[in-house]
Amino acid sequence: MTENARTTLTDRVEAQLRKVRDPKADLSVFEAGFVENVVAEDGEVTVETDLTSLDSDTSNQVIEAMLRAVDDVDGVESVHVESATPSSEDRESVESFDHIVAVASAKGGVGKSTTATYLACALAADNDVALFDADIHGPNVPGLLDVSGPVHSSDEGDPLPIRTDGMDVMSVGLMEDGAPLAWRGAMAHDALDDLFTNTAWRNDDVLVVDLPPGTGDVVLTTLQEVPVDGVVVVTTPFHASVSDTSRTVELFRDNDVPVLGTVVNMAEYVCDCCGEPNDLFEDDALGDLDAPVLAELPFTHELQGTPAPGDVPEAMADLGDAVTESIETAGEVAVPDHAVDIRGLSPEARKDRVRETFTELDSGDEFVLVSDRDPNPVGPFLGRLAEAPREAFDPFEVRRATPDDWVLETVVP
Ligand SMILES: Nc1ncnc2c1ncn2[C@@H]1O[C@H](COP(=O)(O)OP(=O)(O)OP(=O)(O)O)[C@@H](O)[C@H]1O
Repeated sequence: MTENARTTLTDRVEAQLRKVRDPKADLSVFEAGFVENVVAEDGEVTVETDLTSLDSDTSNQVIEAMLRAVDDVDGVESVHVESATPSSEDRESVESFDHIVAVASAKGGVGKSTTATYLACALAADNDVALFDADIHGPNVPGLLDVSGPVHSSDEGDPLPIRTDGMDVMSVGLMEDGAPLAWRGAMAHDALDDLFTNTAWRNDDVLVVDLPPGTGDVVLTTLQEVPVDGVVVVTTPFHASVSDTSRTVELFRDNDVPVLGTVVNMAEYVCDCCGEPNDLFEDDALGDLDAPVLAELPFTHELQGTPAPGDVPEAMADLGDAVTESIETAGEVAVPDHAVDIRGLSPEARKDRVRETFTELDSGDEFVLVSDRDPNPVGPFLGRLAEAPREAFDPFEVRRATPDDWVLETVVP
């Protein structure tokens, strides 16, 4: 066969393949990035694909459609679809996200996974969003989004998320088939940590994390290991749920985890027959919440469906806007005018700046320091400057205002 005839066969095969669509998005298999290469020689065609972002049913569907399309091409004697294993090189790690928002709850069953999934889909309207389901006790995200495994690994052995409408999703639930016991007991945290740290993401604007319910070790260590912008805590308006939520909010703050706000779920029920809204719980216990209410969501069948990235009911779109606004303001540290700001300075310049300001102050004056590192070690230095033991500084309060900013407030002894 001549070179020209070979090129023509490749062209004809590619033209037919272009008619095969991604069943989950209105894209050709080329636009969806499923076709890596087409080799057509002497009537034998090999289509090299990367279908790792698809669940197995969808992937089989696409392969079948490709085989049928190429089989019909004039001059094709045999056709073969091969899967290429992608590299993690063009993927991102968890540190690459601009923002990480975790969704937590004091107890199970209040709608945490529903909120996390719809929130990720709401944020996906304007951002490149990924969703990580860390709920080892009830990984519901795959069911909510109607995605399934198996999870493939890259050439480097890193787990590759499942992709749905441009959003990457990884869940302990997608891994369960292979290793159900790994998610229980002492091994759970290590296994979760591995998955969290090694997943090779394609998205890099916002990562939404669905945490396990409660404030156990897995929750706290996960929140401390990655620079989360903050946690959204989901509650129902029932007084016991609200008081558990208040304690959870307090615990997060005590552990330097910023709280963006709360979502009050199942706040009311709108009657299907008359359209009348009814409160589901009689007590108005929200006054006990020491955190802004980002959204009050109704109990509605609409929120029991399968959300699509970028296309959510209005109440969830509003929640997405409230979370975006909260992330932006959480990044701003409220610094009093007289504070010493040593962020971004060299170690020597940091010391000089602290010394200059501190030695100007008198006993009883307030000293406020803003730093991009934990300022606790500054204590002994201040002690030397004040010629007083560190214990003489009362109060000596350090808080992590954002993942990258700490504020120290103390008084000169
Ligand atoms: N606002 C709502 N309207 C209607 N149904 C809801 C709403 N929120 C949650 N649900 C339903 O309540 C059930 C529990 O929700 P979900 O799984 O999100 O809770 P959860 O807090 O994540 O629970 P767990 O921690 O046990 O996994 C689901 O069947 C969900 O569809």
